[in-house]
Amino acid sequence: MRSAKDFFRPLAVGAPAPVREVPFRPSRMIHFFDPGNEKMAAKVPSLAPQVDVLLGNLEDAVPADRKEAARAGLVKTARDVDFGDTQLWTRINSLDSPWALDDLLTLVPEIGGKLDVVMVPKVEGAQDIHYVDRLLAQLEAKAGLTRPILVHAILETAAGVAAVEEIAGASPRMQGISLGPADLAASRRMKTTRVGGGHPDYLVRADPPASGGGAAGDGPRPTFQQDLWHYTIARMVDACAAHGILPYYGPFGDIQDTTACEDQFRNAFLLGCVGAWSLHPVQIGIAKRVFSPSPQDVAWARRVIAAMGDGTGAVMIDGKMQDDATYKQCLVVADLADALAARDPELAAAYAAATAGEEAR
Ligand SMILES: CC(=O)SCCNC(=O)CCNC(=O)[C@H](O)C(C)(C)COP(=O)(O)OP(=O)(O)OC[C@H]1O[C@@H](n2cnc3c(N)ncnc32)[C@H](O)[C@@H]1OP(=O)(O)O
Ligand SMILES: CC(=O)C(=O)O
Ligand SMILES: [Mg+2]
Repeated sequence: MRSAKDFFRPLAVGAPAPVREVPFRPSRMIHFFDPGNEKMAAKVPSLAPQVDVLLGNLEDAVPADRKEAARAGLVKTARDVDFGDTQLWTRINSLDSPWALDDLLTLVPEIGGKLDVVMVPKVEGAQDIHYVDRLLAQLEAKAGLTRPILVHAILETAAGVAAVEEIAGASPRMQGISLGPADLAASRRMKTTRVGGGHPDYLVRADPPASGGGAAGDGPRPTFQQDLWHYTIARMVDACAAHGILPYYGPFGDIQDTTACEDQFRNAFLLGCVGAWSLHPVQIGIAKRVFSPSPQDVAWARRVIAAMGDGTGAVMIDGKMQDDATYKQCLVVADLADALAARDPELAAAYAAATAGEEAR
């Protein structure tokens, strides 16, 4: 393990200085596209202003015989498209594949100046991040880059979940972690065949109604579906928050079930995630809606902050006690709203209108 004194030292002579804090840039949706798929790549210029992050995917979902085409397509897209404020990320192939090394050896010199984040799949421990960290530093130095490329890990192996805290803190490059429910299910030998979301058989059942003598009767016993992902998401959120990096829910594979997608995204948002992946254009609007706090919540948060003055003590607002802790929760909501409003004029107007309404009450 590196000494704390060396943690922020560049890992190659001439590499850019690592960031001391992960910059918070809105990333409500990480929109996946296959850069080797001409139809999808053609949509990137019109998608760029609609999404917070565009991700050129090189790993799973790209056929083995199209890996090189996808890599070349990403280089072309990065060069040709004006992304404005939208971030450009890539998901490289997994480190045990024959393509990962060439992915980095090609992308950093060719388009390193345009790449914000490299997503690394199937991360099993800090050693995987250390490998990518050193390699990126060498390549950045060689390419003369002045800004470090950040790293995002996918949590999709049982070993990775067991090591999530050390992964989150493995390098100052760590930007965030996404849940990868499909590979994680396989790695854990879960008996599911879906990409994220719930399962109707994962449930609890109410006790049997008591019969007259107190023994169990025969009446109906309602069941309640449980969340398969609660434990992992909560653990990932804690690891990320403890290390000052950002947690994300990953993909929701049932593209047509927009209702369940929205529910899954909202649970992740409430638990602390800042965004999710969009695999299809229909999921972009869902993520934008879910990962932006509602105007009502923002107006309320701003009201509490105003009433709390320096943030200490206790006050009553509409019958609810507010104190230092609720003040901090409200700051989370209000700060997020400010960051999103700076990028999204429609949202800024909705927040301003709701806040004016709350103040007029
Ligand atoms: C477990 C994991 O690793 S998840 C991450 C890996 N998976 C992915 O990245 C999948 C990305 N998404 C996709 O490949 C596609 O959306 C699919 C295969 C799921 C569905 O694709 P299609 O069957 O073409 O969907 P559909 O017909 O509804 O598409 C409508 C249009 O949107 C386009 N489109 C679909 N997905 C995307 C996308 N992610 N980005 C941009 N455009 C897209 C299609 O090309 C099509 O264009 P057209 O109207 O010009 O023909
Ligand atoms: C996200 C991902 O790669 C997975 O679920 O396997
Ligand atoms: Mg995966």
